[in-house]
Amino acid sequence: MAERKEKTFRFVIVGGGIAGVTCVEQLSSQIPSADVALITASPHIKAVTNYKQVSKTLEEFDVEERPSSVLEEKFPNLTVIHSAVKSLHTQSHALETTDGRVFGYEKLCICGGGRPKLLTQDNPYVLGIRDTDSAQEFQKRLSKAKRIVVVGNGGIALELVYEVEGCEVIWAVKDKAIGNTFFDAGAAQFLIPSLEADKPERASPCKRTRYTTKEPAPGGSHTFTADRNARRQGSSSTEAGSALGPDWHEGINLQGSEQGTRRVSLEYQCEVEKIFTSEELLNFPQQTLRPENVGSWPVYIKLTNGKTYGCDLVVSATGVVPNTEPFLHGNNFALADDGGLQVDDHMMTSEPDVYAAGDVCTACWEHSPMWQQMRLWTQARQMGWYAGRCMAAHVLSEPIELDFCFELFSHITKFFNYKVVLLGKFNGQGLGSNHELLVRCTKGLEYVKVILSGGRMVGAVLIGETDLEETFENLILNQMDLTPYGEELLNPNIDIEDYFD
Ligand SMILES: Cc1cc2nc3c(=O)[nH]c(=O)nc-3n(C[C@H](O)[C@H](O)[C@H](O)COP(=O)(O)OP(=O)(O)OC[C@H]3O[C@@H](n4cnc5c(N)ncnc54)[C@H](O)[C@@H]3O)c2cc1C
Ligand SMILES: NC(=O)c1ccc[n+]([C@@H]2O[C@H](COP(=O)([O-])OP(=O)(O)OC[C@H]3O[C@@H](n4cnc5c(N)ncnc54)[C@H](O)[C@@H]3O)[C@@H](O)[C@H]2O)c1
Repeated sequence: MAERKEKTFRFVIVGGGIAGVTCVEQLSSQIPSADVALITASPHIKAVTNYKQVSKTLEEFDVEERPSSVLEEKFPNLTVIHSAVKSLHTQSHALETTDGRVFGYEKLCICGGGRPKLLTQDNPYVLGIRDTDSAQEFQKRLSKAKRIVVVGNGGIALELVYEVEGCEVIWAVKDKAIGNTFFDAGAAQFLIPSLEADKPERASPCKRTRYTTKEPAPGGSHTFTADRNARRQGSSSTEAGSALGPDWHEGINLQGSEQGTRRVSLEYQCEVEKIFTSEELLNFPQQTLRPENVGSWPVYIKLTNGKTYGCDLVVSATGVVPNTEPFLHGNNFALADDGGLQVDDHMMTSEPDVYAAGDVCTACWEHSPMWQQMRLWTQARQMGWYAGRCMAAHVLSEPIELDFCFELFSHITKFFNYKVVLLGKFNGQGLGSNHELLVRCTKGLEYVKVILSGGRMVGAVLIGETDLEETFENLILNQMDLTPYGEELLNPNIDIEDYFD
């Protein structure tokens, strides 16, 4: 392998997603003379644009898919190799690509991302959404669909059930409330009415005339119905590549085959027992189908609550698994329980000179008490940036400390058209019973939850335009004893910013 090397680069980064590209940018700016190679399976790269540091740890940015030539023009010492890595030989510091070429490296950063953890791998009616290709395939199949089943209760499911129009959606969640990866049952209750409410107007026309709500069906189900008279028009992008991200659905027309109706039925506390075809259904005459399910659906899904639904498509929005396979054979990487490459506080894996960043890795250093890893854009960017700095510091023999961004977990996003800010241990993660909650909620306007431990703020969920994020971030970072303020902390008549100035 070593003697077949076409070229040896000082730095090689694998993956043209947000982690890989940020790592390349960081390295190329810090050591402009260094030979850097970016090996990526996707034809386009992801670029961070309009980056804005909102507060000490909160950040917002857009992400664009761009041709890799943009990056090469900016950094003359960068070579982009469009091929997938087939194997890695850490002993000889060499990588082989699927087109048979071998490249050497002095330092390597693996930023291969993740892939959907599908309910089943071999059923053509079960789809995951990860990149532009899979989103387009979903859009195509949805356009002919009358009913889909969405399984999962995280980011993708939350976005889909809100965005899909003109198609009945059955939403099966394992939990007692929606959105369990991002918030608690109280926040879920705050958001639920949005499923039955008017979606605000977008740049493209989307008019709704009338909405009706049905009461929850027995057996833990809830149905939300909406009628509308116009469909949203959208454009579709074309290239396949890395993970999608914020607002991915805005450029895509998520419209089913029935233009006038929208209905989301929630099935709580259930998992998938079995997925089968109409032919297989015939072999199960004992199968009890609700009347609306009888007919010729291409696929049927049986849930653990005993209900079986026929549908056109099942969306498996059940999380991601790190893309580690091509890198493992013959090497000795330590893997975390979630399958990610373990990295230390310098983003180094257990193999010498190999770093990793983004969805492919698992942060295994001793975390700050207010930080946890979630596979998100922001963390992919932060890890890629920090990995680049560590790689540069190591070759320059300079010291480097864990970056401040890993001090406090923070995430800004949007669900059901509400701004959502998550800070610290926003769900009381790892705190057991050793915490108390303060909640303020104004229906349709805002939901504010604060997590206190020993009288100090350790986390917060802010939904709506609360304007509290910076103050709460400071209170979490400075660990001020808030006991004297009691419930006044969330008194809407007190300008909390002035209070703590
Ligand atoms: C539908 C969807 C919506 C999302 N929405 C949000 C959101 O609103 N907010 C948020 O913070 N996060 C969101 N995320 C998560 C976010 O997109 C990811 O956490 C982030 O993009 C991960 O970046 P990454 O660079 O680690 O991996 P990826 O973006 O997956 O990039 C991996 C790169 O590695 C390349 N690659 C893989 N294997 C190889 C190989 N063997 N050889 C060469 N190249 C290889 C791929 O082609 C790709 O370029 C969303 C994810 C999805 C799927
Ligand atoms: N706005 C955002 O921040 C946003 C939006 C979309 C996606 N994302 C990110 O993209 C990635 C993929 O999104 P996702 O929604 O697939 O993952 P996720 O990790 O957010 O959620 C996965 C969900 O699937 C459930 N689940 C897992 N296995 C299951 C099973 N067998 N049966 C039923 N439910 C099961 C989990 O309980 C969880 O609710 C995640 O890293 C997510 O954080 C973020």
